[in-house]
Formats: sequence, C-alpha cells, structure tokens
Amino acid sequence: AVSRHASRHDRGAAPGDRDAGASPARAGIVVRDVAKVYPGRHGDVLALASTDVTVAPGQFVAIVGRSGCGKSTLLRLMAGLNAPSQGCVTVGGEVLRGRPPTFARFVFQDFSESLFQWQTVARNVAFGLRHRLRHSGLTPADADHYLSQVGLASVANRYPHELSGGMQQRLAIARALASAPRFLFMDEPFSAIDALSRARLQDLTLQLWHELSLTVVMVTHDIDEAVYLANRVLVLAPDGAGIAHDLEIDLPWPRTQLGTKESAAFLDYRRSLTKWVVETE
Ligand SMILES: Nc1ncnc2c1ncn2[C@@H]1O[C@H](COP(=O)(O)OP(=O)(O)OP(=O)(O)O)[C@@H](O)[C@H]1O
Repeated sequence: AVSRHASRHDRGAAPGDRDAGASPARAGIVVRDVAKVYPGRHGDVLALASTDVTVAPGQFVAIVGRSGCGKSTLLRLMAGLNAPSQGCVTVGGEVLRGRPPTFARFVFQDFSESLFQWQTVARNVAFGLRHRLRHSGLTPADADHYLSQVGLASVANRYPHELSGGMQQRLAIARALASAPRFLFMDEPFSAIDALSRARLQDLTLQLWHELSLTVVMVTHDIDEAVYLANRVLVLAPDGAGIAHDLEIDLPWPRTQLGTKESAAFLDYRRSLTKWVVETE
C-alpha cells in the first residue's frame, strides 16, 4: 500500500450546501484510500499518498498547494482521467473504472487544445450538445443559449483563433456546459487570462454553478480565487503527502469582486490559507 500520511477528510454536506439532503455516496464524489505513483527513470514518484475525501453534491471545492504537491493528480483521479495506483473513486454513484463518467466535463488551462480550431464558435458549442440532441427535443440552434450565457452570441460565426484568450476560455466553458454535466472539473482554467477577463470568468462560473446546480472541483494557484469561488478549500501538503487542511469558506452569497474581496472574513481566510500553503511541511 502507498501511504505517507494517510489522511482522512471525510465530511458530509456542509451547511449551505444546496443539496444537503442527497447522499454524497450516491450523488457526490467519494475518494477512498486513493494513491498515485508514477514510474520514473530514477525510481517511482509518489504523486499522491493515500487520500480520502468526500465532496457533497453542489459543493464548489478548490484545491491549492505548492507546485508539484499533487493538485492536478488529485483532480485527474477524481475526474477519472487517470487511474489510481490504489483505492477507489465514485462520482455520482458510479465507480470509476479507467474513464471519466459521461456526466462530467473538464476545462483546462490550455483552452485552445479543447476547441476545434476549424469549426465556428457555434459549431464548437453544438459539438458539446451532440449527446443530448438524440435524446431530447434540442436542436443545434440551442447552442445559442449557451453562447448567450457566456456573452459570445455576437461572434457565433467566427473561428476560435479570431477570439481573444478570455473569449476562447468562455467558449471552452460554454462547450463543456452545453452537455449539461453534473460535475465540472477545472485545472487552472483562468491562469493564462488577463485580470479583468479572469474576474468576469470567475463570476460567470459562479453564476453557472448556481443556475445549473453543478458540483465543481477546481485546481488553482491563486488563493484569492479559491476563497472567492469555493465553499471549501483543500490545501495539499508538499511532495504528494496528501490533504493537509480542509477549510470551509463560509462567505455570504452572492459574492462580488469588490465587496467580498474587501471583507474582513475574506482576508482572514486568505491569511490562513497563505500561511498554510507557505508553511505546510
Ligand atoms: N505523467 C507523469 N509522469 C511522471 N510524473 C508525474 C506525472 N504527472 C505528474 N508527475 C509528478 O507527480 C507530482 C505531482 O504532480 P502534479 O502535476 O499533480 O502537481 P501540481 O500540484 O498540480 O503541480 P503544479 O502546481 O506545478 O501544476 C510531481 O512530482 C510531478 O513531477
């Protein structure tokens, strides 16, 4: 068994969860004794020691920690993009067996790779819709709805390379959401984007999370972003040692860029998390 600091961070639905009555085992994410080892030229690399965590349905969880601590590894294991070396992950009641569940979607830092550069903006979103077209009354024109939600209706007939980085990332989000996922996994989705577009995308993500009752897990390097968006932040210890801190963010909704980020409670959370990330050994 792979274990350095076996950590147990199980929690049921936190206060404020919108779907607190649903069982996390049935509708959320359950990570049980999951570890990941990568084989390397100089021996095995322990990317994540034995970890347990339960995400309740409707939670917005941010994962922070120093570079190389295993954030992306944990996210990819939770999402079914990578198989664990040991342990078991259940998402929405489905035990993951080496592939992501159909009701989950992903947004990565490098949005350009997740877009079809040879298809128009509208057709990129229609691609997200394609699984639903067969089983519902939807038509490709319903892509417009998602484009409007991310403010891209006016550029529906352009190609991705004709858009700014922020617009392309909004398109990647629209495409992910067009398939009506229940789970959204995001790996540093806004880190390559200018500050103003980033703030807009943060607010858009919160709005869609709320409207669509998503369960979101997001990796970020930015502690302010984690506190602003999430209702729970996991701090990973360095060197793949697992979850060092598990903090509930009890800030009021709706959150606003100026009001929330200047509040005393926000600054307290930010101070604690910064200290933990810097000092965690
Ligand atoms: N495919 C891989 N093969 C070998 N080692 C890997 C692989 N992916 C990750 N690792 C190693 O596992 C450890 C954790 O990597 P991971 O990408 O999860 O960290 P991270 O916290 O997301 O890092 P960063 O903040 O720098 O993106 C690192 O030591 C990394 O070198």
